[in-house]
Amino acid sequence: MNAYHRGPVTLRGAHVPSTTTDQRLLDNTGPNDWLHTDPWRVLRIQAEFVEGFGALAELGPAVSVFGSARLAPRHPMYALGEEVGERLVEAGYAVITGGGPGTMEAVNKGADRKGGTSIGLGIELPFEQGLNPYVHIGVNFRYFFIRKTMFVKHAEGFIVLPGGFGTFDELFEALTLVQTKKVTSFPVVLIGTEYWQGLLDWLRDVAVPAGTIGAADVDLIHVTDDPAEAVRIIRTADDERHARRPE
Ligand SMILES: C/C(=C\CNc1ncnc2c1ncn2[C@@H]1O[C@H](COP(=O)(O)O)[C@@H](O)[C@H]1O)CO
Repeated sequence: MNAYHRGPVTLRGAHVPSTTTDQRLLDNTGPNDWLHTDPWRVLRIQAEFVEGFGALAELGPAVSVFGSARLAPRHPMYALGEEVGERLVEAGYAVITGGGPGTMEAVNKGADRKGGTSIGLGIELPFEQGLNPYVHIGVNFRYFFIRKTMFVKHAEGFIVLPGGFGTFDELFEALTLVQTKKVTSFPVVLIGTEYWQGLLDWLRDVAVPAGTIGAADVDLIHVTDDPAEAVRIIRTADDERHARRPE
């Protein structure tokens, strides 16, 4: 059976296209469905990685902060988020958030107030509200998985304020990467003992005895109510990492 080669892909029989790639490229009539096919998406994905890496290439040490998109400025967690942003800048870090409203905005606002670098990695959502006004460098992503790579690539640690599904996803992504040693062991610090205690209890009392996580895995998570302590945990781990690194 004759084979048709399209780059690394070999096609035979009914899968051989009736038109050539050049023909389809040069034809300016007909449907534009090809724009929405997976191979074309790969180029968009590549482009998004290139844009993201490029925008953050000059960034110094940074900390990624996750937290609810829904908590309004009058909520006590908003003030705590502002303090997290301020203290990170005072400790010499740029802050990276999802660039949205709620506690993300609070963290960017605190960083902006202290004259630090405030990054927002936005995501295209049906109910998107755009980047908050305290973001200095903003990148809007189509794909969650590319955006997640950026949160991790430039971070010396993660701080997690109370949040919902989006925050849980980001928290567990960070923990999985640390637990599986896909990244250097960066600290993961939760802020809000009352909010997070139930989850920590469940991990210790249900997941560890069930054998689905190890007891040591729970120790990957720090929890505090004090933004200063959260930043201190990250600073200490950062200093230790640098001390171990050969000059
Ligand atoms: C829900 C509303 C706006 C959503 N806009 C977002 N913009 C940027 N990043 C977002 C947004 N929503 C979720 N995220 C990411 O997930 C985390 C927060 O999600 P949660 O479910 O609210 O915990 C956050 O860290 C972002 O990275 C308007 O109310």
